[in-house]
Amino acid sequence: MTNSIEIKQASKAYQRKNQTPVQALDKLDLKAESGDFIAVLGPSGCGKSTLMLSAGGLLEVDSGQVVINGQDLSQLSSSQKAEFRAKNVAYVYQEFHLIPYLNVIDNVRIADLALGSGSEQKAEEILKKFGLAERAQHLPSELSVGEQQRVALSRAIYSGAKIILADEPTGNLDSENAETVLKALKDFTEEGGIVIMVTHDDRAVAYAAKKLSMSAGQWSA
Ligand SMILES: Nc1ncnc2c1ncn2[C@@H]1O[C@H](COP(=O)(O)OP(=O)(O)OP(=O)(O)O)[C@@H](O)[C@H]1O
Repeated sequence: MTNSIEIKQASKAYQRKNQTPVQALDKLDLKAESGDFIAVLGPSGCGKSTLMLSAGGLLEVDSGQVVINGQDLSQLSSSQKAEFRAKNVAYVYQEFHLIPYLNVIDNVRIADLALGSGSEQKAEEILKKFGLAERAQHLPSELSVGEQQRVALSRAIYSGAKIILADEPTGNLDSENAETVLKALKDFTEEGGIVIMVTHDDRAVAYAAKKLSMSAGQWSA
């Protein structure tokens, strides 16, 4: 199955008290399909985080559409959207967002844990691929920064989502760990996934096949 995400003419403004609204997205279009590895670049405040949150349906756009694998997110109720997002989109952040009191393997299969379902074996296989087999029972606080990001990536891959939205995924990593994470993201796209990555990191930009620059909520040259 091919995967796709399409953002059509998306606009989003933030209204601050007694101030003129900030237009974070201004009729922005973006189209990505299986195999695409896209880096989104741009100065602080240009709307990159707003784009990522909107792309995953965590934030509603004021106008325009976000269509993932043919599904217009605005047509879903909030619970349907949460379910759809869990199946189709995974986030990887600069700060990892691991749950501190769960061990590594439970962090990886967190989405299934509450349901009492999921496969420990599948989680173990992914951890092994990232060189974390020996760390499965450790808490995040017992891991290095690079290992924590590999756990976050394992969680994204375990989820089965074919779209990864990554926000500065290498921001805290040394070159060896950055390389591991970027290679894994590239492999993910080569296996039919889509990666949209916000980054200021030249190492990460070099990995992306497509680079898009943003300025004031729009694409710039
Ligand atoms: N909740 C909010 N309320 C008001 N204004 C906001 C809110 N979130 C973001 N903004 C404003 O919208 C604009 C775009 O913000 P956004 O976080 O998307 O930019 P960014 O490119 O991700 O920035 P950075 O690189 O610094 O993270 C900025 O001017 C920001 O101040």
